[in-house]
Amino acid sequence: MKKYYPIMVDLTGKNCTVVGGGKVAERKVISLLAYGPKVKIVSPVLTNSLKALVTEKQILWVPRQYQRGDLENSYLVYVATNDPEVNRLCYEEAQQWKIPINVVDTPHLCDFIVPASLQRGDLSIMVSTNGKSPMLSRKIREELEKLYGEDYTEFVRLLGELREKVLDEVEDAQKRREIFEAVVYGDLLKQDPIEYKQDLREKIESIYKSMC
Ligand SMILES: C[C@@]1(CC(=O)O)c2cc3[nH]c(cc4nc(cc5[nH]c(cc(n2)[C@H]1CCC(=O)O)[C@@](C)(CC(=O)O)[C@@H]5CCC(=O)O)C(CC(=O)O)=C4CCC(=O)O)c(CCC(=O)O)c3CC(=O)O
Ligand SMILES: NC(=O)C1=CN([C@@H]2O[C@H](COP(=O)(O)OP(=O)(O)OC[C@H]3O[C@@H](n4cnc5c(N)ncnc54)[C@H](O)[C@@H]3O)[C@@H](O)[C@H]2O)C=CC1
Repeated sequence: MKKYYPIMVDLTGKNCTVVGGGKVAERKVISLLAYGPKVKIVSPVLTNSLKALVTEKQILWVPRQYQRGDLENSYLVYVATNDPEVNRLCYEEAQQWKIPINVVDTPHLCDFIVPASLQRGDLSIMVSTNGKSPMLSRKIREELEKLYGEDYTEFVRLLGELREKVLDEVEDAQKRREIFEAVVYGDLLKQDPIEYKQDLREKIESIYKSMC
């Protein structure tokens, strides 16, 4: 059984190629677009949503069947056709160029898989079952969405600000650790949501000041 190493990749401006233009390709393209790559899609037919993205110039469309060479210069490749032979040919080409590839319905032809994920600003939470049950990944992601609400966006932003300040102002590494611990483990979000919104920053600052 393969084991996948969890990693976060910067796709900004990188060429990502998607072969196939159905529902699954659509889901993959939409999740890719949130991360700023250049997306090229090779498929004779596209879903309406994918067509709209082409019209808006968010993705580039090569309106024909896959041909050898289509994957050249790609940073990542997704293959989501309904034709196993095309999937195999794409995998061969990706191997030749040493490009990581994900063939959506063929786990043994995947160099990478994509976890279910949720974003709260700079906080990312991912779930994977190593391909055993994408549906379970989805369910756990939904549960985590309830546990880690939108309030975490602001909390993580403020923690980022605090960290810069503390790294700048506090020389002692042990002291820095104690400050971060007090704020992160302080359950500051467990209080009434309306109230904390008004003074989350103040609460963090007062913990910091009380420790200096
Ligand atoms: C290996 C992996 C490769 C990859 O795609 O990266 C893979 C493979 C396959 N998925 C299949 C089916 C479904 N996939 C989903 C949903 C998601 N699938 C995703 C990831 C992954 N899917 C990777 C492993 C993730 C892990 O480790 O857990 C998510 C997390 C992310 C995303 O796709 O963006 C996204 C949830 C996003 C969210 O909601 O948060 C649903 C449910 C639904 O539609 O909501 C179904 C139908 C129910 C079911 O079958 O379980 C099939 C069978 C196809 C067939 O029946 O022919 C295969 C192929 C196989 O397993 O053989
Ligand atoms: N990994 C996952 O999460 C899931 C994977 N699947 C699998 O993914 C595959 C795709 O699913 P759907 O998008 O629903 O299929 P679909 O039938 O809607 O789309 C297939 C697409 O591939 C294109 N295509 C066919 N031959 C091609 C070629 N030679 N070159 C380029 N494009 C070509 C078609 O024009 C069409 O746009 C299926 O095999 C399905 O079993 C299905 C559900 C979930």
